Amino acid sequence: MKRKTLTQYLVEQQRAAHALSAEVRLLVEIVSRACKTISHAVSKGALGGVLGSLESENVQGEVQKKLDVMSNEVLLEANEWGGHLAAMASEEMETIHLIPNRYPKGEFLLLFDPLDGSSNIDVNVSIGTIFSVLRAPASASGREITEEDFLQPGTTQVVAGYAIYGPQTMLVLTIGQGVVAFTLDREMGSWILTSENIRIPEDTKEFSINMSNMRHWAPPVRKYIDECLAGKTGERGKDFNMRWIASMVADVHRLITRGGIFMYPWDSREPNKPGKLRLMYEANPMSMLVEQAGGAATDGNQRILDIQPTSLHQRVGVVLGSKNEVERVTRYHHEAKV
Ligand SMILES: O=P(O)(O)OC[C@H]1O[C@](O)(COP(=O)(O)O)[C@@H](O)[C@@H]1O
Ligand SMILES: [Mg+2]
Ligand SMILES: [Mg+2]
Repeated sequence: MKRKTLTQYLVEQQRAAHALSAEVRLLVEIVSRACKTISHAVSKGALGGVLGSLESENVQGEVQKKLDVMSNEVLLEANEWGGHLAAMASEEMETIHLIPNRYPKGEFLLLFDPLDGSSNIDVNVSIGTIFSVLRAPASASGREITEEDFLQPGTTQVVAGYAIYGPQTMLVLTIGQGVVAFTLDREMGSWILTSENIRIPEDTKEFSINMSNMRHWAPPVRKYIDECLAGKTGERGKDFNMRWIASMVADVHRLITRGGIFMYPWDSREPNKPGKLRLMYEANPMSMLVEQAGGAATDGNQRILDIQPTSLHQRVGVVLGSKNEVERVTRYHHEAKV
């Protein structure tokens, strides 16, 4: 089999009728190179002195792990001088990072969760990096980018992807033309295309949710999971399996590979927060990938990609994966309202 690298894939897309621009191609190459660097650091573990926590907290009040901060710096540095970026936003930074002297060339905005699944870093379980690219709005032309320029619904994303640092390091990507996956060939240092036209089965027998929060869930979520747990003799007439890795990247990668439903819904622990996961850095990129692979993604009530963000670090409930299951959960939410 002839091996195709990420660069070859991107060049092909650039030449194809739907034409990926040279600027976006360069941006994806730079981000993927940064992910390679993060992957190397992750794989060294204690030998590289990358495990453990720092004394700092991020803007969301979460204790930062060394790798959260290191990965953030790798992505910032990699993108500072290359590409056509105007600004970046990260889960780990309070406000946006402007690219100096970029105007008027900077046409794009990069968003990332530099290290997803922080609680799994020190226990050697799969973690990842999630990213997406937006176009700087035309109204920003001639002035400095502001936080408001990032507040665009997920439907406007130009690129979304993640790198997963697991038994293999992989890059899963969409440029709006379906979903493809690359595996890192460590000897060659190249991303090799290993899956094309990825499709998520519409039905599944596997759900993914943190069951320890059960007593805090809203009734529609409780109803859905109760029915799954009832198995063959219950309403659904089939047995379900459960998985919860607690790294969104790893849980989503599983359902992108073999189907499934992933949920981190609103719950009553902090009733004023719409959810735990972040719209801009986690939910939007993952929703674009899932939809591009034929799945669905809602916050329980509405399509995630249609949500108009009101703040950079906004949280959201997340229900995504196999289409028929996501539609069922969403229907239960709608029925509970009437
Ligand atoms: O520990 P919990 O509450 O089950 O939460 C797990 C979820 O939190 C996250 O780790 C949040 O992401 P970060 O590690 O980037 O903060 C998700 O990846 C995961 O799905
Ligand atoms: Mg995360
Ligand atoms: Mg993170």
